[in-house]
This record gives sequence, structure tokens and C-alpha cells, in this order.
Amino acid sequence: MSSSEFVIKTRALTRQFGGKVAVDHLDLTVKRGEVFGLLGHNGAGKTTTVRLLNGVLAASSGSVRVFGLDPVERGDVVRRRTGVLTETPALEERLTPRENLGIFADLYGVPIGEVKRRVDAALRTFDLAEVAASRVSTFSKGMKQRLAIARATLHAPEVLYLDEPTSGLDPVSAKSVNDAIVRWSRDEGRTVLLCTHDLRDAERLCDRVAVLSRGKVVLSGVPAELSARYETRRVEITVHPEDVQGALRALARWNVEATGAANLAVEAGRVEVPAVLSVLLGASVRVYEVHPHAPTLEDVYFAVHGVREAVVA
Ligand SMILES: Nc1ncnc2c1ncn2[C@@H]1O[C@H](COP(=O)(O)OP(=O)(O)OP(=O)(O)O)[C@@H](O)[C@H]1O
Repeated sequence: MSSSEFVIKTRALTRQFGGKVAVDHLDLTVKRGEVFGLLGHNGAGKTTTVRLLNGVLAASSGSVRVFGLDPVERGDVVRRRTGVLTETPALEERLTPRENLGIFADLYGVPIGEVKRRVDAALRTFDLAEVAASRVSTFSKGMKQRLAIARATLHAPEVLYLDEPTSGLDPVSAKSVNDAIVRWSRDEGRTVLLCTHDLRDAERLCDRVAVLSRGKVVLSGVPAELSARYETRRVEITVHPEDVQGALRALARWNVEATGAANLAVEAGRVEVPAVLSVLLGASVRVYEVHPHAPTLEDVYFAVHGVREAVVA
């Protein structure tokens, strides 16, 4: 792969605030057109990383290149080619979405002849066309978030930094944002750096992920490969309620427990499912459902951190 295919490259990137290290010797490479997930719990260093990449914060040490440029020294050039959705986007509350987008289009050099078409398209994409003339101050959190995303993408940036884009959105709005992320990457070849706590979104959307903890990458790779490495041995089975005791006896050679009036959990891998099923059927247990527990990034994350509280904190 030629180096120009890497749009983002950091080497030992470090940022301290007083004595506190927020980003600690971070090595990241993000390829053109990929959706790269930056995962981590509160305070892991995701937002600080985005600010360093976008040149609004200088590194304490190490280096960062975006399109091969230093985003602090060449901030104006870099930021024209990137879009950013921050955690708390500042919108002009007294103005309408159309006015907000118009100001931004002007600021980011969208050609005058293009502005109306782009603003209309953005309002449609993010389901804001009907409220295009209302004041933003009357909007719900989710509507503001959709407007902020529309604004971040208005100048058709090559790289998009999205900090928790679906936070505060209802499932329908969240889906429209996630669909847009897929479209930007797969259809339009844009690069997306997605900061998220939502491990399921990351698994669905990201080509690669890096899990941050205390500013360091503790794991990185393709979501499916990470999942395979941290496979959990668990098969959930639903049987007739009267057959639970019989099922527990029949499955005695496995580690098995009743998890509900008609549910069992067996400590077994996916490859053992036929054997488990055959034992149950041999014991005349009425089996209704069998679900091998597909490992998720959540399992990966918990395996690394050891405790579930780490994510919730
Ligand atoms: N301007 C600042 N001054 C002092 N400390 C800061 C500053 N910005 C970030 N930090 C600290 O750096 C660490 C990383 O914060 P950061 O906001 O990057 O984490 P995050 O992963 O984005 O968390 P969250 O999911 O809560 O947004 C935290 O301990 C935070 O308190």
C-alpha cells in the first residue's frame, strides 16, 4: 500500500494536560475510504485525539499527519478537507437550519452556485426539510444533532471525524446517521473516524477499530478478527418449561445452568451445538430455540478491561 493511501498517520502522539496524560504514544494509521472506530469509555482520550488530528490542539510530543500535512501548521488547508462533529456542537440557536448551513457553507468555501443545492440535499438527508425555516432553539437534542452532522458534511470533506454521532438520537434517527456513514465510506470513498462507546455500532460500521484506554491503544484490528480471538463459549437454549430439569440432567457433561423458566445456558462453543442438540433430542427434550452467543466487540472490550463497570463509568 502506498503511503498516500493513509490519510491519517500518528507516531507516538502524546498530549498532556498539566500532569495528566490524555493521549499516550498513540500510533494510528487510517486508510482512505475506511471507517475507523476509536472505542473507549469516558475519559479514554477519544475527543483529545480528534482535536489533535484536526489541529485545534497541539501535541505535547510525537507527530501527526493528515493528508501528509501537519494539522497545526497547515490547519486551514487540512480543515477545509475535513469535517468534524464535536461532542457538543455549537449551533446558532437563534437562526434556522437553512441559515446555519448557509453560514457554514460560506465559511468553508462551498462555491456560491452550489450552496442551495447542497443545503437542500443536506436538509433532506437528515430529515430537516420540514423545519428548515424554524429556529434551532425550538429543536430537540436529536434534531440539533442531525443538523450538526449535516453541517459537518456540507463541504463534502474527504475525512469526517464523528464524535459520538448517534448520541441522543432515537433509533430511527440513529439508523439514518449510520446509513449515511456507510454511504460516505462505501459509495463516496470518504474516510470516517468514528468515536463511540456503542460497541455494536462499531462492529456494524467499522472496517477497523482501536480500543483506547487511558490514552493508549490496548487492542486494534478488524472487528470480526477481534471477536474471533475473544470468542465466548455460551449457547442459549429455549425448551418447554416442563423439560428444563430433564435438559439439565441430559447436559450434565457440560457446564450448564437454568437462566429462566424455559431457558438454559450451556458453556459450549459453536462447533459443539450439534452434539448438544443431539443429546437433548435423545432425552426427548422439546427444544424451541438454540442461540450460540456470537461474540461482540463488547465481549472483547470486557475481556481487555476485566470489569464491566469500566464501560459504564
Ligand atoms: N482541556 C483539558 N484540560 C484538562 N484535562 C483534559 C482536557 N481535555 C481532556 N482532558 C482529560 O483528558 C482525558 C481524556 O479526555 P477525552 O475527552 O479525550 O476522553 P474521551 O475518550 O473523549 O471521553 P468521553 O467519552 O467522556 O468524551 C480525561 O481524563 C480528561 O479529563
